[in-house]
This record gives sequence, structure tokens and C-alpha cells, in this order.
Amino acid sequence: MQTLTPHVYWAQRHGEIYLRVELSDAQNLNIRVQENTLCFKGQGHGAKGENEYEFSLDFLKPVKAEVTHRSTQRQVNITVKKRERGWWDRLAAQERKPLFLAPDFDRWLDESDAEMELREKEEKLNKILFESRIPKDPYLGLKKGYLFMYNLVQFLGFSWIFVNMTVRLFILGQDSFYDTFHTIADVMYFCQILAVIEVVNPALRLVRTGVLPPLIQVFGRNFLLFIILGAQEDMQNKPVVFFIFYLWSTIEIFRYPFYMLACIDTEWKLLTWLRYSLWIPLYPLGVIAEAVAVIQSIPIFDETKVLSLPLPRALGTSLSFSYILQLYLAVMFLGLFINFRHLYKMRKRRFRAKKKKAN
Ligand SMILES: CCCCCCCCCCCCC/C=C/C(=O)SCCNC(=O)CCNC(=O)[C@H](O)C(C)(C)COP(=O)(O)OP(=O)(O)OC[C@H]1O[C@@H](n2cnc3c(N)ncnc32)[C@H](O)[C@@H]1OP(=O)(O)O
Repeated sequence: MQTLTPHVYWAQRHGEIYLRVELSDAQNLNIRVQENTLCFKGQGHGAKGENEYEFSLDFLKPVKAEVTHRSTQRQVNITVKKRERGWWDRLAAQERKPLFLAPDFDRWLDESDAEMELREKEEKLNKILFESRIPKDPYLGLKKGYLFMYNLVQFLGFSWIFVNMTVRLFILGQDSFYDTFHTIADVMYFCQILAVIEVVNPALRLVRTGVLPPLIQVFGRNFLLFIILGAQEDMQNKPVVFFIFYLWSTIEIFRYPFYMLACIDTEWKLLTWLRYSLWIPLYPLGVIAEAVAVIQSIPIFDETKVLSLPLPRALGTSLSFSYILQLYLAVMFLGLFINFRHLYKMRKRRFRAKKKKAN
């Protein structure tokens, strides 16, 4: 057997040198670093067939004495640690590159790419360390199960409302506007009473959002549903009820399934987009429809004196509830502004996070 030199490919990182020796089925390997020189000896199948192959390599800068190597069926991979971290201009001490040596383009990185790789590795490590320090919530499964069920019930309720109203609209046309309340109110009452949970959830830190936006939303809807429509029969057959219920249910048939998927750590892009975009036209339309209902109810409350506050005789007989409604009209638009700004922020946060992930 004659002794030959194998083909050797190299690449570097800030802390290591990688060598790939083209020798298949290598045996009797003897690889060591002595006085900053790597000495390789081994038998195997190389460029010149089955033979004994060897080479030695003087490194440009000091390396550590320990060498790790792993031989596969096709090659021998060697890793040598640099004594000091840094980027080398070349591998060998001699200026002329040894003939058997070439860059390993499969692992090759230039200095800035290697820095980036290093930074990514550090970030990953920091993330793992950070996450391992946060104590795992033992009730996470229970919380997610409860939220999933809540969202499922709301989704079913609002889907029933939406489908029922759509079918009636197709069959009865405009006539369906006048008895929306009588056909839908019971399910809407159920869903909206249940929706109080949405104020409780952030207060108990079961979901990552503030208490004020859901409070405005639940209070605003329930005030309209239970007081303006519920307490005044004359309001119940007005066409505006159709538009209010239809707008509410349109947003909810996308919002609740979005939350359901979030509970099982799943995301559908289209659904996310709909959840964070549909409110842009629907929220102002909903508040306008609600404002119309409030304005229509003012003369009715004046006339029927329902919910009017009795006053001491010196101040008059009673204070009509319509004054509260006029005040409420102004508060409504403040509520719209707060929630619109909140939803805009949530939308920006969501889509910014997605863009970051995509990069
Ligand atoms: C003090 C009282 C003052 C009263 C004043 C009254 C004035 C009233 C005026 C306003 C009247 C409004 C009446 C309503 C009209 C209409 O609805 S019109 C129809 C159109 N409507 C809409 O588009 C609004 C729909 N509603 C919402 O979007 C919400 O209810 C919201 C409260 C406005 C905002 O939701 P929020 O939860 O804060 O944001 P999200 O981004 O959706 O969620 C944040 C994170 O929390 C998680 N999460 C939230 N809820 C759940 C849940 N049920 N289940 C599981 N997870 C949930 C969500 O996944 C997010 O988590 P991350 O993804 O990890 O961020």
C-alpha cells in the first residue's frame, strides 16, 4: 500500500475549524494535534482507491490540543477548537495553500454570516433559558379547555342568529326587518349575558388583554339590548334591530372561531385577517345603528315615562330617562373611539408579529 494525501475541505466559525476528509469507510484513524499541527493518518477509500492516506497541516493561529472526529461511510469530519475566538484570513500557516486543501462550500460562511449565525444561536439559547425560568402553569390545559368551550358556545349562538336572519331575509325580504327581535332576542339575550365572562376573563388574567375594551363592548351592547330594546316594546319591531343584530353576529362568527383556534395553538391566516380587519367597517356601522336606535327611543321613553327617576316635588315630577340617553349618545362615541384605537393597536401588533416571523 502506498501512502497518499486525501482531499480535505475546510470551513471556519469564530471558535472552530471544520475539516472534511474525503475518505470513505475509514479505519485505523489516528488524528491528533501536536505543536499546532494536525496530523491525520488512516486507511480507507479515497481519490486513489483503497489505500493508506495521511496529511499534516500547520495552523495559522494557535488551536487547542483536543480534536473531535466522526467518520461516516463517505467521509471523516474533524472539528478543531481555536485557542482564541476570532476570524482567520486563511487556515494554513504557509502562505501558499496546500494542494490537497479546498474550501468546504457546504459549510462555508463569511465573517458577517458567521456572526449572524452566532447571534441567532445565542438568541435561541437565551429564549430557552428564559422560558425554562418561567414556571409552567399547571392549570394551562384546564384554562384552555374552558376558553375553548366558552368560545364554542358563543360561536354556535351567533352562527344560529346569523343563519336564521340570513334565511329569513331571503325568504321574507324586507318584512323580516320588523320581527327580528321576536325571533332572535332569546338567543341574543343568552349570548350577551354569557359575554359578561369576557370582562371577567382578562380580570382573572385568563386572556392577555385589558378589561376596559370588553367592558365597553359588553356594557354598550347590553345597555341597548336589555334597556332600550328590552324595556320598550315599541322599539322591538323597528328595522334598526335587524341591522344591529346582523352587524353584531357578522363579526362574532369570525371572532369566536379565531379564539377557538388560538386555544389549540392553531392559526388560519384568512380567519386571522378577517378577525383583525372586519371590525374596520363593522364597528362604526354598528355604533351608528345603535345611535339610531337610541335616538328613536328618546321620544318613546319621554312619552311612556319608563325608567324615569322620581324627583322631590320642589324640582318637578320626574326626570325622564331620555336625558340619560342623550348623555349616553355622547359616551357611545367616546366608547367607539377607545375600542377603535384598541382594535387598531391589536391589529398592528398581530400583523407586525406575523411579519417578524416571516422574516
Ligand atoms: C365603563 C363602562 C363604559 C361604558 C361606555 C359604553 C359606551 C359603549 C359604546 C360602544 C358600543 C359598542 C357596541 C358594540 C357594537 C358592535 O359590536 S358593532 C359590530 C362590530 N364589532 C366589532 O368589531 C367588535 C368586536 N369585539 C371585539 O373585537 C372585542 O370584543 C374587543 C373587546 C373590542 C377587543 O378584543 P380583545 O380581546 O381586547 O382583543 P383580541 O386581539 O381579540 O385579543 C387579545 C388577546 O386575548 C386573547 N383572547 C381574547 N379573548 C379571548 C377568548 N374569548 N378566548 C381565547 N383567547 C382570547 C386573544 O387570543 C389575544 O391573544 P394573543 O393572540 O395571544 O394576543
